Amino acid sequence: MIKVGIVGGTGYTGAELLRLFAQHPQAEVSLLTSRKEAGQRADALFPHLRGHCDLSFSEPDAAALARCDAVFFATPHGTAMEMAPSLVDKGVKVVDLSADFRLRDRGVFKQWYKLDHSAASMLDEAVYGLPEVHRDAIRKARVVGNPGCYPTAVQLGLLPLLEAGVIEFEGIVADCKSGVSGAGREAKVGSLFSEVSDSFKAYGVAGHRHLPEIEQGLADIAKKPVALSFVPHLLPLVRGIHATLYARLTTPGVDLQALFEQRYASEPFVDVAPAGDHPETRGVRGGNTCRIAVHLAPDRRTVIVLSVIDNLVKGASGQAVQNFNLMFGLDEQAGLQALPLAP
Ligand SMILES: NC(=O)C1=CN([C@@H]2O[C@H](COP(=O)(O)OP(=O)(O)OC[C@H]3O[C@@H](n4cnc5c(N)ncnc54)[C@H](OP(=O)(O)O)[C@@H]3O)[C@@H](O)[C@H]2O)C=CC1
Ligand SMILES: CC(=O)N[C@@H](CCC(=O)OP(=O)(O)O)C(=O)O
Repeated sequence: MIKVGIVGGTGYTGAELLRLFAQHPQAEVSLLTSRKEAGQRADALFPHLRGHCDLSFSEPDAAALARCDAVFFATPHGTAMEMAPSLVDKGVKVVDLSADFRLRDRGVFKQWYKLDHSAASMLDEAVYGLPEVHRDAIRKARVVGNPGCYPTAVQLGLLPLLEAGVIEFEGIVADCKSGVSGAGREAKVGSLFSEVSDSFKAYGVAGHRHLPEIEQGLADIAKKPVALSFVPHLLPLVRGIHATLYARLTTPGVDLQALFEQRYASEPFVDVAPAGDHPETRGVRGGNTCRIAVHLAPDRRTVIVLSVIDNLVKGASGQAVQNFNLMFGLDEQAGLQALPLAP
């Protein structure tokens, strides 16, 4: 069995990694860290894991982590860049769920995350973990920067259009909504039930840190700069992201449904919905699927793409396991075959 360590085991993405690895045929979690809960059993904090995980949390310890084959960082931004380099030097493969290894430009990273990057050479070698775009590089990577949740939904929704060059590369609109687990498990007033329930609002209109990540990813796909407006909204849901994407068609008459179906025909985790469909967040809840529907607006010039994911699975921990499978030469779908939970 491949030995996995998780730094940040008490957060939502850490707990979701535990749930997914409990079903993984070739890997097991052997080390789980938390500073606040050190000594506590994981299944005491997360009873859904009882009978499937007998680990206790321990303090993050570099020597113990170095004995793992792979380490996942399910930690706030700024932690992985301090701890990952020495692990990678010792032969440990790293998947970072934070943004430390996503943005190639250190200046852009500093502008949005207010941190000086302390692992510049590791940043240069890190691979952006969107398998539908970078599968071959991920297979060879020692460190993967796992994408953010909104960037996953937006990039997968626009990928076939940009690759085929059938839309304008500016003026794209990404109108996105997320459930509250996207904000993490740390106590915050903005995540309280009474603040979020029975309400709906936009946030980050003046600028959200996922904008540069989305623009970098779309430019990699299009092979030229892509400009978009991105507005996130908070939904009174626990899990789920819904992205509604608008772009101007440059090639009238293109068969959009066929374009999406052909591009994603061999992708195990992207499902192109039937023509005219309106995918729901609950249709991907708990699964590693991104479900996409493509529509042409009545003006015949505006393409409208609907892209849904579970922010904790394809938007975070499921995609991280998918990347891990590729890095270790395993079946890409290992541990990820659970069906979504509906209703
Ligand atoms: N929630 C989501 O939908 C998504 C989250 N992400 C990203 O994944 C990462 C984890 O997110 P999430 O699980 O929501 O976060 P949480 O706030 O829920 O959990 C954070 C975890 O990190 C640990 N931690 C915090 N600081 C440190 C530190 N300095 N050293 C070691 N461990 C630390 C905490 O435990 P303790 O303090 O006890 O050590 C806790 O277990 C973040 O970077 C987030 O941006 C990415 C995509 C989607
Ligand atoms: C609802 C909510 O608050 N969502 C988070 C994004 C979660 C995510 O993907 O985070 P990272 O890129 O930071 O890893 C936010 O908007 O900040």
